[in-house]
Parts: sequence; C-alpha cells; structure tokens
Amino acid sequence: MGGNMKIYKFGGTSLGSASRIKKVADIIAGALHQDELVIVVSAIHRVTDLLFESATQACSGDSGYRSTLNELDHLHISIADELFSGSLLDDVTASIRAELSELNDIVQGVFLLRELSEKSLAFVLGFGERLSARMVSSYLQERDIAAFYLDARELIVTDTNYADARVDTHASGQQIRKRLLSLEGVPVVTGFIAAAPDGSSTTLGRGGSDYTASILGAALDALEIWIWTDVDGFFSADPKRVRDARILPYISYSEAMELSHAGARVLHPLAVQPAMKAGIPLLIKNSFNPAAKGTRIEGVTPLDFNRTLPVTGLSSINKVVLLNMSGSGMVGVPGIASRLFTCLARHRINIIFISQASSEQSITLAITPSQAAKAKKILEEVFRVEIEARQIDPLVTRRNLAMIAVVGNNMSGHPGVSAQLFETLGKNGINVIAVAQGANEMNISLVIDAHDEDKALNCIHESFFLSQRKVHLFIAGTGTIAKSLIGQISAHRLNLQQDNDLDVVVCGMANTRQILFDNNGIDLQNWESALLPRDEYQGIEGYLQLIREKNLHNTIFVDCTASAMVAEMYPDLLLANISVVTANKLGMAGSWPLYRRIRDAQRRSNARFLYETNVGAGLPIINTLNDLKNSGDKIFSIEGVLSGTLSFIFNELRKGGRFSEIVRRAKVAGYTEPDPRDDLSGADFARKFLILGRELGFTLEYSDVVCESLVPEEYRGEMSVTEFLDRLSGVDGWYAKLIEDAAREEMTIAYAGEIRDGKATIGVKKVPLASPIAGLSGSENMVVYTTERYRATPLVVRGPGAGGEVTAGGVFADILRVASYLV
Ligand SMILES: NC(=O)C1=CN([C@@H]2O[C@H](COP(=O)(O)OP(=O)(O)OC[C@H]3O[C@@H](n4cnc5c(N)ncnc54)[C@H](O)[C@@H]3O)[C@@H](O)[C@H]2O)C=CC1
Ligand SMILES: N[C@@H](CC=O)C(=O)O
Ligand code: NA
Repeated sequence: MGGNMKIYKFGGTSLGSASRIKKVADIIAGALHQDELVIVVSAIHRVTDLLFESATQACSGDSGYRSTLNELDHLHISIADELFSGSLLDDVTASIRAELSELNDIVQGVFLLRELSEKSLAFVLGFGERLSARMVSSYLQERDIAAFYLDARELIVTDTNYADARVDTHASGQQIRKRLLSLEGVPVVTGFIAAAPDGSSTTLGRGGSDYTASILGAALDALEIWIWTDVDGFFSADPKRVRDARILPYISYSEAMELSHAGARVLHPLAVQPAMKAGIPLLIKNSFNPAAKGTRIEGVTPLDFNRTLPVTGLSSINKVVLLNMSGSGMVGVPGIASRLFTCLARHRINIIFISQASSEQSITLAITPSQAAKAKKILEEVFRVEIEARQIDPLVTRRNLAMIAVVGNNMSGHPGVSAQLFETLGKNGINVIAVAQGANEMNISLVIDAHDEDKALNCIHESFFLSQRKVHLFIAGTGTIAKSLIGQISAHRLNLQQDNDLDVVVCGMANTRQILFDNNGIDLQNWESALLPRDEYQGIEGYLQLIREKNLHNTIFVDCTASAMVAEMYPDLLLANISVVTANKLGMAGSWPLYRRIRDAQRRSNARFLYETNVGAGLPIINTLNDLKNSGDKIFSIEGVLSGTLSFIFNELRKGGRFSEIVRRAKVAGYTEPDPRDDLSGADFARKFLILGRELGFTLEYSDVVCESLVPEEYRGEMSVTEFLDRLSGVDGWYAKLIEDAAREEMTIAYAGEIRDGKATIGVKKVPLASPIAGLSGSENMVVYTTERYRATPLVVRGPGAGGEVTAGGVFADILRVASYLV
C-alpha cells in the first residue's frame, strides 16, 4: 500500500441492512478511483446488543439466549440472502454459520457454567465485527473489488483488560505495517476487537471501532481517516436535544476530544489520540448523505474555517452520579487526593469530572451510575480511619444528574464566557451543582439536575451560537384578550425576528375545556380549530404540570383568564422559575396572604412577574407609579376613573343612550369582565384601587376599599349573565333621570375613586360638566397622581382603559419586557 491511502470506517447503522451495505460498497467503489483504502467495520446495527444479551441471558440461566442467537442468525442470513446469490451465497452463508456455531458453543458454555468472565464476554462481543467484516468483504468481492477479510486480532496488541483494553501502540504499529504494507487489495478489518499478547480476544470498549480506524491510520501514515456514520458530522450540540444545533465544518483535535469525552457520540473519544499524534486529519461523514461535507478534525484551523465564537460546541452525559467527600480533616493534609485517585484508578473507576475548591474542604467527583456504588465502597474502605475519626464526613452520593461540557479552543483568554454561561442558566432557574474548568480554559463542565439537561443545553446553545433568541409562551385563556394577543403576536412576529432578533413562540394554549401544545410553535392562524378537548382531571394544575415537564428555556406563562384558581398558581410558577405576565387581577388583588405569597415567590425567583394591564389595561399606570416611587417622589393621592366599562356607560349616558343597552355594547366591545356584574358592582374598579394601594405600600384587603355598587338591589341574586342583562332594562329610566337632573345643575354623573392617606374610596360622583372627568369619552380611563414633584400640576395618564386590542398590547409589551430580561 502506498502514500495515497485513507482509512474508511463504517459504523453499525451504515451497515444496518442489505441496501445500506450496497450504499457502502458504492462509496468504497467511488473512492477507489483515486485512493487506496483500508476498510474498518463495526458490527451491524443492534448486533453487539444482541450478543451482550445472549451472554447475560445464558449466564443467568435463561434459555432465552437461544432465541437471541437465532435472531442473530436470522439477521445476518437475511441480509446475505439479499446481497448474494448462487454459490457465493452458499459460501457466505457457510462462513456466517461457522462463526455462529462457534459463538453458540461459547454461549452454551456460559449457560452451563452460569459464569461469564470479562474474557469470555469480550470474546462473545467480538463476533459482531467478525460477521460484518465477512459480509462486507464478500460483498465487495461480488462487486469485483479485490477485498479481503482481515481479523484485527492479527494486528492490534493490547493488555488483558478484556472489556476496555489498552493498546500497545508500538507492538501494534509493527504488526499492522508488517501485515498491511506488503498487501495488495482492500482489507476489510474487524473494528473493536484486538488480542492480548497470548492471543486471547480483547475489545477496545464500546464504540471502539473508531479507535481501530485511528490506530490503523496512524500506523500506516494514512492521508486521512474517514469515520462514516449516520449524521452529517459533529453538531454544535446534540440535534436530538437542541433543534437549532448546526454542523461544525471544522473542529480541532482537542475540541473533538473534549466533546466526545463529554458525551458527543459521533466519535469514540480515544480515536482522536492516534490521529492527533500522527497529524492525520479525521473526517466525520454521513453514509446516508455522502454529499454532505461533514466535519474535518485537524490540528490547525484552516483559514476558511476561522471562527470568532468563543464556544465551539456543547455535549452532555445524561446520567452521572456525584460523589462528594468532605470534612475539616482534609484541609491542608497532603496525600488525600493522591490516595483517592490512586485507589479509584486501581479499581478502574473512570472519573468523569473533578472539582475541589481552594478551601480544600471537599472533593467532588462525577462517575457513571454503574460504578457509583463500587466507588463509594472503595473510598469508604480507603478512608475508614479518617471517617471513623470524623476527620472526613460520611461520603455522600447524589444521583439523577447530568453533566454538560461547554467546549471551545477560543474560550481561552476570552473573558465573559463563564459569566454569560451562568447568567443564562441562572435566569432559567437551572441550579449548577458542581463546576470544573481546567487551566487550558477550553472546557467548562457543569453538573446539574438531569431534569434540566435539555433546557440547559438549549439556553446555553442559544446564548452562544444564535443571534436570534426565543421565548416560549404558554397562554391560559382563549377569550377576548387572548385572541387579540395571538393576533398581535402573529402580525408582529416577523418584525421582532428581523429587527429585535427575538422569536416569540407560542407553545401552549388552554381554556377550561380545551388545550393545545406544540414545543416548536402553535400555528397562530389555525389555533382555534387545533384546540383539543382536555381530560377532566387536567385542570389548571394539569396544564402547569405539563409546562413544567416540558421545561423549555425562557418560558413565560401568560394569564388571560379571570380565574382565581389560575392566580393561585403564580407563586408555584415563579418558584419553578417560570416568568408570569398577567392580565388577570385576581393575583395582585387577591387575598393579602396570596398577595404576600406572590411577592415572596417573586423575590426568591429568578423569573419575572409583570401585570401592567391589571390597572387601566395597556395604559402605563403601574409602571408610572413605580417610576415615581422608585425615584423618590412622594405620592399624596391617586384619583381617577379606572373602569373602562363604567367610564363608557356614563360617557354614553350623557349622550342620551339607554343604560341596559350601553352595558350590552360595552360587553360586545370587550370592555367588560367575563361577568359584567364585576364591573357594575364596582368590584373590578375596587380591585384596581386595591392593587394601586398595595403598590403604594399599604396593607389592604379588598374589604378595605369602600365601594358603591351600580347593580340594582333587586338583581343581586343568583342568575346567569344573560338573565341579568335581560332584566337590566328595568333601571334604564332611573339612570336617564339621574343624568337629566344633574345636567340641569351643569353637572354630570361619573364613577370615580381616590386613594388618600391609605384609604381607598370609589363610587358614583356628581362632577361639574367642565371637569376633566366629564370630558372622557369611550372607554377612557384617567389617573391623576398628585405628588411632591407633581403638586401644582398633577401628572395625568389618560386613554382607553379597556378592550381587547389595548389590553393585549399591554400584555404583549410586558412579554417583551420579560423577554429582554431573559435573552
Ligand atoms: N377586557 C379588558 O378590557 C381587560 C381585561 N383584563 C383581564 O383579562 C382577563 C381576560 O379577560 P377576557 O379575555 O375579556 O375574558 P374572556 O371571558 O373573554 O376569556 C377568559 C378565558 O379564560 C378561560 N379560563 C377561565 N378559567 C380558566 C381556568 N381555570 N383555566 C384555563 N382557562 C380558564 C376561559 O375559558 C376563557 O377562554 C380578565 O382577567 C380580565 O380582568 C384586563 C384588562 C382589560
Ligand atoms: N372590565 C375592565 C377591563 C379592564 O380591566 C374595565 O371595564 O375596565
Ligand atoms: Na396598565
């Protein structure tokens, strides 16, 4: 073999069926026009798992191992049936059957002895590659390619750690060159397996065929090593978890190593080393899409791949256990770490992550769950004396954790990376349990709750890789306000994407009867027909439970209901670090204990809680009040009209309309509460004053607001909204007269209120026709703040204070305020 040689390694999915193997042969045949090739193959998809299953079944005395072996037989023979015919089929079938019969003997032995050593298991697992290499080499011959089967046990020498053997690079290199450099043709080498010096079979660890390819490439000084798999290359994050992940056209050896160590399954972590040492580029290619450029892994960044981003990629290991050893007796005592690592190494416990703070009080390790119990036992034994003497505390393990690695050569010397990382995690309420960063500054690893893994990956990815950020909305209520809100989001979404780099994604909608979810965004044109009936038991709690389970990053819950039950959920939402934007007043105007719980939750949460539309709909009333207060102004009084409905009623009565008919019009216009009696009774107005009073710092309950009702005495019993509206015409005459009488005195009637000295009173007032209140029209609200700074001329906020569009606009603005905090 000469200097133009490449290693092509094909993974199990690339060989998963006869048609896949044909595609692989096409790739090889195409490449042979210009290159010499050495082929390395993994076992066919699922085969290693079946081999493992057969062996463990046999060991536990389960005769089901026979049907597992039959399945292996069927899988290989049926592929052969499709690939071959005539005498070649007979030959291939015979060679497969010969391998399988040897396998059968071994597994039967395991069954009889009920004993499965690492050595026997390594032998059993090696059959997968033996079978696939036979199949592929024969099929290449069928395609007139001078291929031949080559067992890697004749090439790669390892120690006797059968499951995860260490390679003797020198001896292997010599054997590889001796066997291969003189040969003509295309060798098809079994990946994964190797041999100990005594010739017994060993394996290079799960996924070790990549390693085989790299060892061969290094020994033969190949031009390139191509790893053919089923994805287009290394992604910036696992695309199954992060939808916006992108292909990385180039990464360095060290980045590849860091990423694959931390869970990126594209490449076996050990496979980088031999290639890196020999300076041979590794390429990740997709056998399902050979035209895709793939990822090139090399030492020096080619100019056209030069990157400016500090972070190259993310990866994660979704099951780790943290083992924490701490105690005052560890401080300043040399040798503790050495004893710890030596004993774990001796027992081949793989440490994924280490962290120790400068206080030396504790050392935290992350290990795989399968090794956790063993590791704990070993350490308890090694440090028994110190634990008994209470110099070291009892060891603590913590499960259900995930480790995330943020990797990039450019992170080194780039201030702000960790700040950005922890900020985005913090705002999303993701608790970082442990952190490690080495002094090479190219990997920050963190351990978090496993439940937060996808959320963390997505928010970190978005923060470092994407110019466009997302917020995920879950809306409760599908009535007037929600409908207008959806319309506004739908109309403005593209502008926000283009001008503000913000994507507002509506992921959930629910009312009392129906529900709709889509993590990727509900179709805002057709959401109403897509709503599905919700199960009885799924009240608002069910909706919230689903939102929590989805655990999307940058989530905002938007309350467009008038439900007390929904408002009761705000503290839980905030404590789950879900931001809340609400038009519903029953939280901030709820009972004092609920109000306190919301405020406390808000203080303890990293999420935001905004409710500007609770008072005067979209008008800036609460924000104005807080700006005055926060900037040190003293507020003497707040007066005004804070009911759109009542304002509309009196404004229309002045023009000569009928009371009952005006109330109906207010309802149709979307000014009223779902039940207009909430407006007519003054309750809605009172709630707004209650909110303003609390905002001013007063401890007020609803009953503290003195409030006059417009619901006539005789209609106050139990009745439906429709019945109430039907009967309301009975008071038309009375209101007409009231306005007429007042007009004769150059006065008119309005419903207004004031807060002064901690007391809130609201009710029907006679005001001069010349007063600003009498000048209101439509649903206009007006708030007059008399303050130290605005004493001679009070500050006035005036404008439409009810209705779908203005309220939804206010809700939307609050959503964007939360978004600008989150992203
Ligand atoms: N209409 C307006 O001008 C303004 C309204 N608001 C507030 O906006 C909120 C919504 O008002 P509208 O849209 O006019 O009311 P609406 O009656 O048209 O809609 C309310 C929606 O909430 C849903 N809902 C009720 N209880 C629920 C629960 N437990 N779980 C899930 N969904 C539930 C209903 O099914 C309905 O879809 C109210 O709190 C109101 O006070 C605030 C400012 C102005
Ligand atoms: N029903 C309310 C709507 C705003 O909160 C009103 O009439 O003001
Ligand atoms: Na407002």
